[in-house]
Amino acid sequence: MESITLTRPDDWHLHLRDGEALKAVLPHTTKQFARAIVMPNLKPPVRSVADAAAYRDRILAAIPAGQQFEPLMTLYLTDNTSPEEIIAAQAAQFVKAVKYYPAGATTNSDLGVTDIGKCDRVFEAMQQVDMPLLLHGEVTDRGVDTFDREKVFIEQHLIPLRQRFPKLRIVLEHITTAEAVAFVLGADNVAATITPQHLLFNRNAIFQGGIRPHFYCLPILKRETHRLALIEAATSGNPKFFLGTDSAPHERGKKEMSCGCAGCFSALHAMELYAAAFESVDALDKLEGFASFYGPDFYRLPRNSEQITLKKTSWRVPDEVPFVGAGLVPLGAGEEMTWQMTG
Ligand SMILES: NC(=O)N[C@@H](CC(=O)O)C(=O)O
Ligand SMILES: [Zn+2]
Ligand SMILES: [Zn+2]
Repeated sequence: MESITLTRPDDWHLHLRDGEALKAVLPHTTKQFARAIVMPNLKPPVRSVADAAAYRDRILAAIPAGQQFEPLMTLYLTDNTSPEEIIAAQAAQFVKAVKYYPAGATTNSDLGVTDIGKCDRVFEAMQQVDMPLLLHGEVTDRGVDTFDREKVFIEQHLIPLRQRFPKLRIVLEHITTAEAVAFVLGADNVAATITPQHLLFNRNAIFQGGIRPHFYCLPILKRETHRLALIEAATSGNPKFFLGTDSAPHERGKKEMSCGCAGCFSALHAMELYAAAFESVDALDKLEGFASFYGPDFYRLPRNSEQITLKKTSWRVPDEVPFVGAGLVPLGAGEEMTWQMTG
């Protein structure tokens, strides 16, 4: 195949940051995607409808001239989030989901939830108004191996949560394991996003010839069997699995240090990366459902009507793109890509 044309996709898990960083990364996303679910883990986090309205205005102001883009906002759940805030969020229309971070699990999660049992009144309200819950699904216990944190979260927290709130719509974000795939397949009202890095790389990528911080994200890359389970899920045509890049920009200096930040930046070439992953198992015909249909269907939003085209062209991922401070290293910097989005 020399080119593929798809309904314009959306990104159902994206970090846009704020201020100068927002201005630097947003144009990459607006080139590829019509909409994105915007993560609320700013400093301080987006905790209220008022915070989300203000952040949304800053995003809208940063959209490049001539581009169409709709930010879909989320609220950051804390121990103190009230059911009233959920009702207000539902009424506000532009808030599409509530995000659960276990306190300390990932970037800017310090104000996340310390005990999931504390949130039942909020989950009750969410179930009632049909507001989706987005999960960073990892436990934070020091005693649990980093590579097992998603699996243990499913066993200890997600299965009981599902039983307490069977109608609550849940997205298990950035899934990384065969166990997560199996859970999602077996649970009603649960979907999952899958990132390009978890489809393309296994954990060897972090250690190839030395330590490679630009492959470090959370949940961490897993072994090859898990990558294969994710590829199978993403390319299965099952609407429970859809695109969420988790593009998470951190300036080079904050990645390349003794205690570097977690996150891969993929907004630059997200669709090219997904096309490579789908092509690797001869499943390009399944890309449109994953990238453009199942996300809006889950969120009960209309599918996009415009189209994009990817052409078979060889190009090299730049070593760096402009950002705040010392620039930003894209996922797979320096590597050759075989697809390119042309419009
Ligand atoms: N995925 C990451 O490794 N990092 C994300 C946070 C997150 O999605 O967990 C970030 O905001 O940097
Ligand atoms: Zn996360
Ligand atoms: Zn994320």
